[in-house]
Amino acid sequence: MTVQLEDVTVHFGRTCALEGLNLTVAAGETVALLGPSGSGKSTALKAVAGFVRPSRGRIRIAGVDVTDVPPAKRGIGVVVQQYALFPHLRVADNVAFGLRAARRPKAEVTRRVAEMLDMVGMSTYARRFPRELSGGQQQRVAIARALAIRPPVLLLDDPLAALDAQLRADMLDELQKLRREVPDVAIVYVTHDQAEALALADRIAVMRAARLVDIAPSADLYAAPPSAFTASFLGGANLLPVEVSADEVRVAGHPLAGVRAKEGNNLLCIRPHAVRLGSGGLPARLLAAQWRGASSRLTCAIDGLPDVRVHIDVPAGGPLPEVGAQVSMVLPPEACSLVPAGTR
Ligand SMILES: Nc1ncnc2c1ncn2[C@@H]1O[C@H](COP(=O)(O)OP(=O)(O)OP(=O)(O)O)[C@@H](O)[C@H]1O
Repeated sequence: MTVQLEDVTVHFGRTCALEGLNLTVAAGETVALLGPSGSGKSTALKAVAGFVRPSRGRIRIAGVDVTDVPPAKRGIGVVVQQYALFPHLRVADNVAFGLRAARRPKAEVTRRVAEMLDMVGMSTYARRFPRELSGGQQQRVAIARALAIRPPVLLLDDPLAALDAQLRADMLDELQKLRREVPDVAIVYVTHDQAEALALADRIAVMRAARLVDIAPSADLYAAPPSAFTASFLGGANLLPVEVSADEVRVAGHPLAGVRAKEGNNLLCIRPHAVRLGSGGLPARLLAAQWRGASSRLTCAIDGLPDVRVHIDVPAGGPLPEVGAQVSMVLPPEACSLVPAGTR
């Protein structure tokens, strides 16, 4: 079932937390709301859940206007950052909660709870209390609880934020699996972590300062970001000032063969892993090199652009130039895109 936000605006006193958000999430689709802290992601999610009232705009679920419907009557599954399980209820009773509130028959509740616990791999923990579980286990139970009522819409508010890195990676695998098991659910996934957004979302909505900046299928947004903000927030792109004439793009005076000029777009966007050191490139100096295990992150400055830092990720193992050495930096044209300046 589709979720639609139309011009949704939320104020907290004099703070505008969300400004005119238009967003549609289709049944079976996962849309990640990605953005820095305070950009309005959680507020958007709370507006859909019914926890905050928009000062303007409408919210529809399956075409029905729910803007004035209380949260419990929207039939939405919600998982928040801090597990929020009922501490006095055992795992099975936490999962059963929504079903019992909806007065489902006892046999159905028992069956559904078993199905849900099985789906999140928590069947053997049914009799435990939340305090007897790890953070990741609690979050799995929270997801089972949210999905038990078969909601058409699942809202996940930074559900992995409280977990350590290893557990986060494991849970990310599980969330991918879960998506396949509930193919008709519309999922809104709030995160400040670009890796989570890329791993899970069909489309990513990038937010900044209460507004939606860009929205597109994840791969498109990564490959050809429409704005400098999205380029750097999603995937940490290098942004180099370029001179653009009718048929040529130049960096520090050097023409870049194969990069097509776009009027008004005078920042060149290229990912750190796409830049290469090789002959015939732009003259630059290596300023720093950090070994990161599987790769090294090099920081360079192009001659003539002393204030711009260019990051290059090179696979570990190969020889590296000395810090301070003159290098030649190759920007493969197929990895370059141009974005407008002033959208950083
Ligand atoms: N209950 C509230 N009362 C007053 N201001 C609020 C309230 N909730 C959020 N805000 C403000 O609204 C803005 C957006 O907050 P929101 O929580 O939506 O951001 P976010 O992008 O989800 O951030 P984070 O990633 O840190 O959770 C912020 O400036 C925040 O301080």
